[in-house]
Amino acid sequence: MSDADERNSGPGGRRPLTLRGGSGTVQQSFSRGRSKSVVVEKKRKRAVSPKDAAAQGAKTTVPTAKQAKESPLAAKARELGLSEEELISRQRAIQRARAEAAERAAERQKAEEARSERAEADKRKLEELKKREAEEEIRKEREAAEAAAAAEAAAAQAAMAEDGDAAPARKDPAKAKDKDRDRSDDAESALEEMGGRVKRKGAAGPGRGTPAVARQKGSDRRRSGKLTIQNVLEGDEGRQRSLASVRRAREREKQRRQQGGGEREKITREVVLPEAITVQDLAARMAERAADVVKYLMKQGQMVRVNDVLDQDTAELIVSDFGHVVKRVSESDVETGFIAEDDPEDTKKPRPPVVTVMGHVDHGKTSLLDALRATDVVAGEAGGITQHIGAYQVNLKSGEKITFLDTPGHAAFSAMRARGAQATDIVILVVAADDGVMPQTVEAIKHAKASGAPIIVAVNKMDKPDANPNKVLQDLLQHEIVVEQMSGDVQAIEVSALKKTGLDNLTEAITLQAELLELKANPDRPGDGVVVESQVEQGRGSVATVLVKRGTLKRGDIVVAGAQWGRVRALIDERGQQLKEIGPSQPAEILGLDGAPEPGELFAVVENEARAREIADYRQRQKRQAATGSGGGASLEQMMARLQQSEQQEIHVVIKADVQGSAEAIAQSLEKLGNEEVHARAIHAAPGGVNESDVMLAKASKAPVIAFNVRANKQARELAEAEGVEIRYYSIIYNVLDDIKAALEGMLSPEQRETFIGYAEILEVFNITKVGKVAGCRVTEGVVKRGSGVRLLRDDTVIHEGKLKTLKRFKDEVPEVRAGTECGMAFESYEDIQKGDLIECFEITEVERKL
Ligand SMILES: Nc1nc2c(ncn2[C@@H]2O[C@H](COP(=O)(O)OP(=O)(O)OP(=O)(O)O)[C@@H](O)[C@H]2O)c(=O)[nH]1
Repeated sequence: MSDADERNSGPGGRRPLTLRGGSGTVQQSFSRGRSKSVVVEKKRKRAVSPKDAAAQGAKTTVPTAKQAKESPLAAKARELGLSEEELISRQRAIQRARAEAAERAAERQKAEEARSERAEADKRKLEELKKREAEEEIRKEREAAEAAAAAEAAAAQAAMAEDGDAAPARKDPAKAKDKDRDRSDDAESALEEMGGRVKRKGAAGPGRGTPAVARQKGSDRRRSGKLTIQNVLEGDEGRQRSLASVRRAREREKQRRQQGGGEREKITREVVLPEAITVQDLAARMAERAADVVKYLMKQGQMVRVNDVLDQDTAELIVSDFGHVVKRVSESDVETGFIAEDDPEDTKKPRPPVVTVMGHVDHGKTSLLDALRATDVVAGEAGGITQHIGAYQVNLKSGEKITFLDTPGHAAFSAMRARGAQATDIVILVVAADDGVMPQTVEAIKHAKASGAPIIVAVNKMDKPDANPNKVLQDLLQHEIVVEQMSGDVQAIEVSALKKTGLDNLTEAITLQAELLELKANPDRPGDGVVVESQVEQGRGSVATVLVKRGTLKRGDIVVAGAQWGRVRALIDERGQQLKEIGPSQPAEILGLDGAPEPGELFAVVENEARAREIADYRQRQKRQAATGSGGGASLEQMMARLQQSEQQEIHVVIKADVQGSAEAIAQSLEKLGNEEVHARAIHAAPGGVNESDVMLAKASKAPVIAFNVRANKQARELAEAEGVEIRYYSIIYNVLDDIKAALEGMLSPEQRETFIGYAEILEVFNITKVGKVAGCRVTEGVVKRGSGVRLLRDDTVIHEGKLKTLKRFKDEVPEVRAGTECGMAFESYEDIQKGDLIECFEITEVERKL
């Protein structure tokens, strides 16, 4: 303090103290922001010290009494640059602070004393405790010794007297453990008695007791409760377990409890097993640790990782060995309930009929469909350009509706039927009045009859002068189509698609037929139906035209269509109008699927994305399996076995085309290319550009990618380059077929053709040492060549076929011997030759085969 003052007073005498600057901020004794008061304290000291007062008195006796009374304070105030009142209040504050500090110090002192007393008491108690424990220990040892002795006596093994000593010694470790536990328990209770905090969780070790000891030892330390190395070392000698040892003990106890508890509370679960499951998934389903499953399999000699897939049998074994119950499910179970059961009759409401137009080429199917489209009474109002989406609905004047499937030709019809989609209710058979029943008309009749859909005959081109409807009806009789005019039940309507006549009669006939069929569906349920057409369009993604058969399909619904799924982003009709929902028999384009489903595949609304993904994944797997023709089992062994079994060789190709139709057409044509030895198979045929997944599929199947009127995107191109997958671009279907055909021909094993070159007769047989039997022959016909194939004929029967070892003229090896010349011949590893045998000589030539 004085130092500070001296520093404050400059060399040139005392400067008045100011509040600014560091002069008064002596913080050692009055910390926490009371620095200013320290400056003032010095002045106050001077003022109150008797010595100073005397000096001051001596100095100030000269002035008046009033001055003398005022001067000390006033002078100081002046010196400090403060008013007298300020100085007084400051001095008071200082006094107060001092008093408080003194009080706090006293309190601290008291607290310290109390603490040390407590620590002392703790120590005493612990010592008592120790003493008790020591006694207990001695007692136990004594007891153990007695017990051992008793046991010995009972066994009457006096000779083994040393065992009596050894017994307690043997028991020691166990006992020591018990002792430790007892000791720690005792310590805990004692501490609790003392109001100490004892954590009961796990095995409480003596380490918990140390804080008490530490407190007693380091009474001057504020953090004496903390366990330090020193504390532990200096602490109670009898309880020197390290923190780590306590932790270990606790961990052991925890494990013991877990294991014991686990066994006791073993819950048997019903584990659902699909056809294939990963180790991790299996462990999760059993609520076991994956590591345990891996360990189990290791013991069985199988090295697996958690992500490895197990088959159902292996998984079942594991599940039962782990004590759970197996419930096998087939993968196809995911599809259960995908297409819901039939609705109760009372929920169904009438729905418009779905009509397909079929007939011979150029009989006017397209023209008729266009003409019917034009009859729509609301089409004009709505405006918009109609687009081909594969299906459209016509609103009749009567208010009724008819849905037409705009995919003329029975190929599309049968393709749909082949996929189990009976979308058509009524078939319109178009027959040109001037042409009559033609081969494709007959085919169409067969398809229609097979589907069970009633037929309505539309006798078209009635405007033509040479139209002869009666002939048409007569011809139809031969194919068991008996029209109403001939007392049958099939309606026949005369129309002209060109002149648009008879169309009303036709639509009327359709509605009449529909009424007879009593077409009904429940509109108040999630929608399902059939995919009519699909393709991937630039900028729109995959677009599928669907026809709802039951329920209502809304925008935002999650649908699964074939192996594709997605949330319906938009519903668009053929006039390009956005719809919010579509009901039974209503077609619309849907956007939002993750791929193009195949025409004829069923679609349905599912409750959530997870379910949609599950079904779609399953179906994609199925497709892939069907495409690769494997019944599962991808191991090398199984593959080799398959290869050995099958003599047929296959070329796999991945086909991507601009539209589904082309993809299918190429795929079908390819399949027709092969023969019994080689053939080609499209493992994937879909519309859309070539993407990475196509390349990967091609890579996996060692197949080239055929890109028909489509291109590969950049990533796919790069991947194909990196993986060595060939992408072939085509725009003419015949070129695709030619190339594949050439490749197949290349795979055909060349034909081996045999050409006879000569005969030789054996005149004599010589037995030559080291060489064996040699035939002395004369070439009777053609030429005999070394290295060519030979047959040995005896009485016109082939008794051996092989090669010549030697061909000699006198003593020289010669390449060939001509007719009329004698020579020596020996067979390769064949000796049974006789005089009079004939040797036939031939050459094999390989000829490339064609398909
Ligand atoms: N005169 C006359 N010609 C018609 C009529 N209907 C269609 N045509 C003509 O017949 C030809 C074939 O008609 P499309 O509608 O293309 O026949 P299609 O059955 O769809 O033919 P494909 O699609 O090749 O199977 C066209 O030139 C039409 O103009 C009709 O009612 N009267």
